Amino acid sequence: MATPTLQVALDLLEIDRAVEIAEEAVRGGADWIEAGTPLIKSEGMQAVRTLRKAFPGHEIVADMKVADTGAVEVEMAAKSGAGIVCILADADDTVIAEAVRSARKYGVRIMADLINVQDPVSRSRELEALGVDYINAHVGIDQQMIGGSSLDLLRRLAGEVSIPIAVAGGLDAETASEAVAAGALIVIVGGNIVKAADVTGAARRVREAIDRPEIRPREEESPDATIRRLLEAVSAPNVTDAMHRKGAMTGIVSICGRVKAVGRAVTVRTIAGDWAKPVEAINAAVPGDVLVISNDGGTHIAPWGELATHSARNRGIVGIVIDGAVRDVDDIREMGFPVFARGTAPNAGEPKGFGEINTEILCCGQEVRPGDWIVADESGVVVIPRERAYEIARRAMEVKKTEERIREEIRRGKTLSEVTELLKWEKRH
Ligand SMILES: O=C([C@H](O)CO)[C@H](O)[C@H](O)COP(=O)(O)O
Repeated sequence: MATPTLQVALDLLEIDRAVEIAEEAVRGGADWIEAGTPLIKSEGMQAVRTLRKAFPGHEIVADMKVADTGAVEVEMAAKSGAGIVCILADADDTVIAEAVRSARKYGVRIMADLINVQDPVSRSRELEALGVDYINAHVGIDQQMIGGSSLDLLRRLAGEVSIPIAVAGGLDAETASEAVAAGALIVIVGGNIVKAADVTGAARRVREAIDRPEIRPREEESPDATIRRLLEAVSAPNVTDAMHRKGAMTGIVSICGRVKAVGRAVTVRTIAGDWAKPVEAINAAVPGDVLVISNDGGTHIAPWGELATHSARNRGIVGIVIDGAVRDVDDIREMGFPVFARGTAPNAGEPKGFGEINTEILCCGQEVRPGDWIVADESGVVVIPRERAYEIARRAMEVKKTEERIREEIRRGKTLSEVTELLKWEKRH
């Protein structure tokens, strides 16, 4: 079997960082270096020229995602030093044919990217007939966030074309190994190498995995378990970043300091000082839930205290969020239980029974529906609409990964504005 090629996709915005990361990836065993689409859009063909110069012994791939004017764009990439140019498989046949003619003229190869192609098998056969050199079984980053799998796409192509197949889309060492076992000759990895603090180590793990391809049995995980696992690994700030700064409650703090709660919301609406519905809601919850209580924002009288916390914990509830006050703070702190509230007050009210359980509520400025996901930590409380929970959990994880590399570059001596080229990216009006 031919040795698989490892292509590192430099999906970054800054060429200097890209070169540094590519050097580390090459040390870990990357063969081909891809100027990723975001890098090309940010830096233009200069990105390809710089990579060509910095890595004379390596193939440079220009991920142009060509959609029109196939000949011109291939010529640009070829003259800048790319040996392989990526085009969109979904582009019209006239574009593909022109791209192929241009590639032959300038001595480069064409990789067709199957992103968003409706019938990948028949399109791949057509692309082969049009003279494309490689097919890329690619599921894009946004599609990955809602569960798209490049391995599934790759498996559909097995045996359907005779040109080499590349695979890309969220691969890590484990899935890259499976991809080679499923027939991929080129393995393209972006985020799981370039966002790592230790890029060389991450590339080496993928290299070793693809050199010993195997299909490992994977344990099935329910969608809820996946969402919980991902959300438990990220912070409330990671989640709001993933939601374009939406979802955060205002004016609420952690009563117990460094605690975290992740779970589906059981909602309660009551009036200030009426603790009947909040306490009854404990029985409506299942283990892993978070009680979210709207209390008309009353902070002078507490609908929640130590006995309720004790009872909630026994029930398996993992957190309490109150748009109002809490009491018995010393006892709750001793329990170390995640309670988030607007404030504290010593007096309780009466169990009058006003309000409802599991209806839509407003809590600290955010709409919360039963079953929405809550992520609460020392930075605050964020609500994730239940229908987007998987996507947001995946995106929050990407935010966390991106920060890992930035943190590492700061540790090495750059300032945050240098790493992110802040001045260059200030909004122009
Ligand atoms: O082509 C890519 C994407 O469309 C952004 O330009 C990526 O390079 C490709 O998906 C590989 O990156 P990961 O999915 O992060 O491994």
